[in-house]
Amino acid sequence: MTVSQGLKAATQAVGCIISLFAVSPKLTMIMIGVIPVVVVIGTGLGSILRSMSRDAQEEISKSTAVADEALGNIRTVRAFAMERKELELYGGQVDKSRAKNIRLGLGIGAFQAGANLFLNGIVLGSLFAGGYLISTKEMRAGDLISFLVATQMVERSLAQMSLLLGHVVRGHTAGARVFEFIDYKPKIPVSGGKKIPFHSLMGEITFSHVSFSYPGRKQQTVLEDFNLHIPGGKVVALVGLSGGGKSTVAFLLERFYDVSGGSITIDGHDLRQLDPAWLRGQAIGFITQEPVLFATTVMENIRYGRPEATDAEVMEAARLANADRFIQSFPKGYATVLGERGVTVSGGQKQRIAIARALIKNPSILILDEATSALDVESERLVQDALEKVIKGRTTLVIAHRLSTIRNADIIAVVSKGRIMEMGSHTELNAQRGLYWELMMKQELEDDLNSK
Ligand SMILES: Nc1ncnc2c1ncn2[C@@H]1O[C@H](COP(=O)(O)OP(=O)(O)OP(=O)(O)O)[C@@H](O)[C@H]1O
Repeated sequence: MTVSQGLKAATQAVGCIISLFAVSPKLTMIMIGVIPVVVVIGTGLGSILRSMSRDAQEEISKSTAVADEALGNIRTVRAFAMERKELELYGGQVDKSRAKNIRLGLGIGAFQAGANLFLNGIVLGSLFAGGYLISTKEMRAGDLISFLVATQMVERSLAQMSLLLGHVVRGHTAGARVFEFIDYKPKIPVSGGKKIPFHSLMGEITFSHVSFSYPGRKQQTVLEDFNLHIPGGKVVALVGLSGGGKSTVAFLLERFYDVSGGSITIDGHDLRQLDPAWLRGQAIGFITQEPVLFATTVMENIRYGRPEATDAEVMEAARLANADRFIQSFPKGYATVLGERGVTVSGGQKQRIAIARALIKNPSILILDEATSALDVESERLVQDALEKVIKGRTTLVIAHRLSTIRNADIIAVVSKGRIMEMGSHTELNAQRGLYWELMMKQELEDDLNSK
């Protein structure tokens, strides 16, 4: 049943009602008298059906989410032999969804049955009232027959419209969720604001009295009175115990979140005034611990960093990232299609493709979030070597667990409980025998134990 069919039915109903008036205004008035009652009952039932449809829709989304999560993390599911458990979870969710949909189907069925009963009641009522009007000579038998034929047309049209209502209820709730997302306004705009021209961008970053709590956990202050100055072109490393807030510093610089207090500036411009699309698309290259690749070719994965880049530029970025050689060794080279989430390449290869992807933007600022921590020694050396090449001439913020990789950083800042506790070069901090020195001792001990 389409909307145009619904409109046709409605026009037919209106036309027939006009004919009914022409045949017998009195009988038509009696019939129309019951309409307000029907409208009130119909509206009430419609809103009950809408809420049932919303419930059913929600259960369908939940079961899809369960399946999506299990399939998306299939290796973890397999590694823990959780297939049965996941199936049970999905089965349970599908059962709930089925129950809600059966309830909705019954509701819509009952509504349509009620509507039909009512419409048939109109025909019977017309016969009864018409019979009475004939007996009082207010109507002729022929008129009653024409009236009944027109009433049946109205009945059929209204029955079709009640079918359409069932579709409208389902479609409306499904569409409402889509429109909810379409109308959703991001707290941080996706684009708009100042851009610093490439040639005047020095990449000097200042965190000044920054405090921050994640929106989902407002009671926990992750950064408090955090101050950090990164001169243009220098390498600053953040080190410290897990959970200290190092990655949060990177997320704030990418403006995934806005600071709760204080400010972050790039070349003196507050981050909130800069165009986020320019900031993330051109100014900053972000290489995360677990880079995400897409199920497309290696070429397109690298080009993701700058869609207008030529094939030659992609290859040049790959060469700089120490990725060219292994890509060329694939039978289809740059045309090799990576599996979903890049599962068909090793961790180190994935990392180097991600470096090439960040590099192709030619960003003035680089953020490396523990980029080498998940790799073996050989891959780490290749990735480290690539990184050393690419950080030259760029302001770089390295978030590192392995202190050995950041010894040459211009400034090392030790972060603990959302604040910077110590800051200086490796030699200076080592001489201080404070937190950095303790971390280093701990790591050396761990490395010794691991090598035995
Ligand atoms: N999305 C989030 N919502 C709420 N709290 C979060 C969120 N992400 C991180 N946190 C909390 O913020 C604190 C700092 O986390 P962050 O990831 O910045 O630490 P980190 O120093 O980078 O740790 P690691 O070295 O383990 O990566 C932690 O206590 C963490 O639980």
